[in-house]
Amino acid sequence: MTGAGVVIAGGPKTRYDGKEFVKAGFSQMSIHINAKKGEIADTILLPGDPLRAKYIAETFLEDVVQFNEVRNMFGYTGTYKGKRVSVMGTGMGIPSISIYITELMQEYDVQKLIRVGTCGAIQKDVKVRDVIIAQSASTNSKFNEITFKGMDYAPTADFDLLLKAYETGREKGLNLKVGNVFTEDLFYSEDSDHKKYADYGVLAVEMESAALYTLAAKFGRQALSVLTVSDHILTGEATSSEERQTTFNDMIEVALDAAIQE
Ligand SMILES: O=P(O)(O)O[C@H]1O[C@H](CO)[C@@H](O)[C@H]1O
Ligand SMILES: O=c1cc[nH]c(=O)[nH]1
Repeated sequence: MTGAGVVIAGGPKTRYDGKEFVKAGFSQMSIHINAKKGEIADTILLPGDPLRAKYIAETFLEDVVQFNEVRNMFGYTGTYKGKRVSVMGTGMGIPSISIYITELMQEYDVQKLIRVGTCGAIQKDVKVRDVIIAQSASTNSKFNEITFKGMDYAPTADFDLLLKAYETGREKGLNLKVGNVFTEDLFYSEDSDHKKYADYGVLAVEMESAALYTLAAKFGRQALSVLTVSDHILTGEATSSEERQTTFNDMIEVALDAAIQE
């Protein structure tokens, strides 16, 4: 754990005391992220939950500096195996992740974006605790429809990142699945589209990857989603919080090891 070594970016370097980070009070470059240029690495991990970002920074990174606390969407930069990496929460759903990744790419020139999220399985042969690499992301969101004026678009992962993540996961002996995921707008829905998508081979549902892939393509950047199956929509099985931690660690290591490869 490197938590005791976390400092705030900008202003006086205030150490994290295990309870809270002191506000730095510097001028910000973008509306939702108050980091200065250069404080965010070229490569960033993006969990939905900002507390997962804090966990990743404290558990996996060294020499950590916090660069964002606006709206409690915590962001940190540190090193992993000697390479500079950032991690930041995105919030839940396409509207939230779209804001953060647009600012990360447009204002901070981030080049590699790897979502590390949870998902619900919709195929029998996908098990709780499996790690899924999202090769593509279908969606019922209007995001691509609006962007492409009613025409269709196939949001796709960066192949180079995908291959690195796949090889890393296989070397670690993980039960990896690679395929299409469904990025949905409604977590709670009376009339879900899951069966239709499952019939067409989609592995699991989550709420951000389609926008991540589309926006990364727009900016000419590399993007990938690595997801842990936290629950099974067909069987109702769900992971315990302890199990989640272990499988999250597998997913995070796959993402970090893929991210730092040249
Ligand atoms: O665990 P995260 O990364 O937040 O991802 C999944 O969990 C949230 C729903 O509970 C949505 O954001 C969904 O995509
Ligand atoms: O978006 C999500 C994430 C996990 N499980 C679900 O059912 N949906």
